[in-house]
Amino acid sequence: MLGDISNKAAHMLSLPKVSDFFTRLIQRVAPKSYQQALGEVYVTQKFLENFSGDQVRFLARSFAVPGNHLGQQSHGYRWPYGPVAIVTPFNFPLEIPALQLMGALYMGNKPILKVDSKVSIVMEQMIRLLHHCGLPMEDLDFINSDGKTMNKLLLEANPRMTLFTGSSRVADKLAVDLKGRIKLEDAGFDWKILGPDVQEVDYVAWVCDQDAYACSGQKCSAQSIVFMHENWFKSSLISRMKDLAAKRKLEDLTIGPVLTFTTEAMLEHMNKLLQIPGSELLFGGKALENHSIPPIYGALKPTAIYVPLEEILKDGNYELVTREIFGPFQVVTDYKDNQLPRVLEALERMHAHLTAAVVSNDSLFLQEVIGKSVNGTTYAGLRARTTGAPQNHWFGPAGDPRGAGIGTPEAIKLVWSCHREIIYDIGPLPSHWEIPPAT
Ligand SMILES: NC(=O)c1ccc[n+]([C@@H]2O[C@H](COP(=O)([O-])OP(=O)(O)OC[C@H]3O[C@@H](n4cnc5c(N)ncnc54)[C@H](O)[C@@H]3O)[C@@H](O)[C@H]2O)c1
Repeated sequence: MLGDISNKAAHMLSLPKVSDFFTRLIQRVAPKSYQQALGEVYVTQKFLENFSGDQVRFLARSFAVPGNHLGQQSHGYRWPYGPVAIVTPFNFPLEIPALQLMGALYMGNKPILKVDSKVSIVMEQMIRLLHHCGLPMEDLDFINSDGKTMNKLLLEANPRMTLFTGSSRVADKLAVDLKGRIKLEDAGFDWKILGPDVQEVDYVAWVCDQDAYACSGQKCSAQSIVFMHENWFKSSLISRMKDLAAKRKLEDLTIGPVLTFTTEAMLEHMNKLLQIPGSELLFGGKALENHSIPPIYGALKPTAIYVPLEEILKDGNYELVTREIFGPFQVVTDYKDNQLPRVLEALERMHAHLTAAVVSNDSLFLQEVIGKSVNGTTYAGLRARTTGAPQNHWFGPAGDPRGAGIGTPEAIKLVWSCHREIIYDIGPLPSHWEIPPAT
């Protein structure tokens, strides 16, 4: 049934009229460009295509292992949790809740879904579409509430598993409140390392710009810090990044409102960074002008701050420099060949290991960095990026037993089912069996 529903829903989302409707609806509540909003609709459509037909059934594929004697065999199953909850943030109003919701259903659970109330109209419409495609009304619950109310609901309803996507602050609170029955997709302070081999400067500058500033930096996978090998630092990369950032404009929302930081808070953070010896403003650092964005939101030009590597690593500075600013803001630093261990030390000390990019085609360099880091979604190679969570690869943190994933069969199985083993042992007993001595 869910394969059929996914098939129909994917087809509907492929109709230009429907995909345009959802794209515009996303834009009404989450400040991003048409292209970025369309990306969410596209990923959701492809995901539904992937789980059409019998693919839902195959997700729950079991296995059998022969036992010790005739009639004995163990069967390993992916088993549902039953009543589960999904809590999702404002920045991806369609993609995150739709993919997690379908994953929960595919594995046989009954989910209650709560999307950030600023943007929940998008999922409300998507659920209507799923009902239209045949999803029974009673298969999921949908609630609109603030975080506090949801917290209370979770404590009272006691779901067997909760998938939380959002800030680390709330994630850590819920992990305690729910006694660990939770999986998390939380904050990202995502890094990019540019290796010694400088090539395709225009392309790498463009990827840096998209990674740091698309959706005004409000992606959990946004590039928060770039470590540039001195060869890149001496190239024209930064000036090209500056040129690209300057092309972003409010009219088409290639830069726009920041929902969880005020302009003042971002400028204050910037000024604190600028007090670190040797740091400097590379570009941006000013409020957007000529707009009507209410002051409870942020409006900042795409900003990059240089901070020297040795300063980043100092105890007094490290936490400040690696704080996730959910806006168009990044830190840039440089390193020499002999400082690579110091760069790796900086990565190791980060608490959220979500996405990462190692931009190099030098295999030995890639191996060194990948072997000594842990981020769950790591792109490696000249075209590496930090953002981009298509349905065709795993997206999620690593190095944390609570870490969840989204998108792929592995993610769905890990998050939405547990392992159960049934050992069939039906006999017969060997003929002439006698009670042996006690052991
Ligand atoms: N790892 C990922 O896949 C991923 C994806 C998107 C966003 N994020 C992270 O999300 C953050 C931005 O989103 P946000 O500001 O909406 O996050 P948030 O933590 O403030 O809110 C996330 C959701 O939790 C709800 N909530 C808040 N307090 C709650 C509580 N006590 N109990 C239950 N629910 C509660 C909110 O209403 C919202 O629906 C960033 O840190 C970003 O990195 C992570």
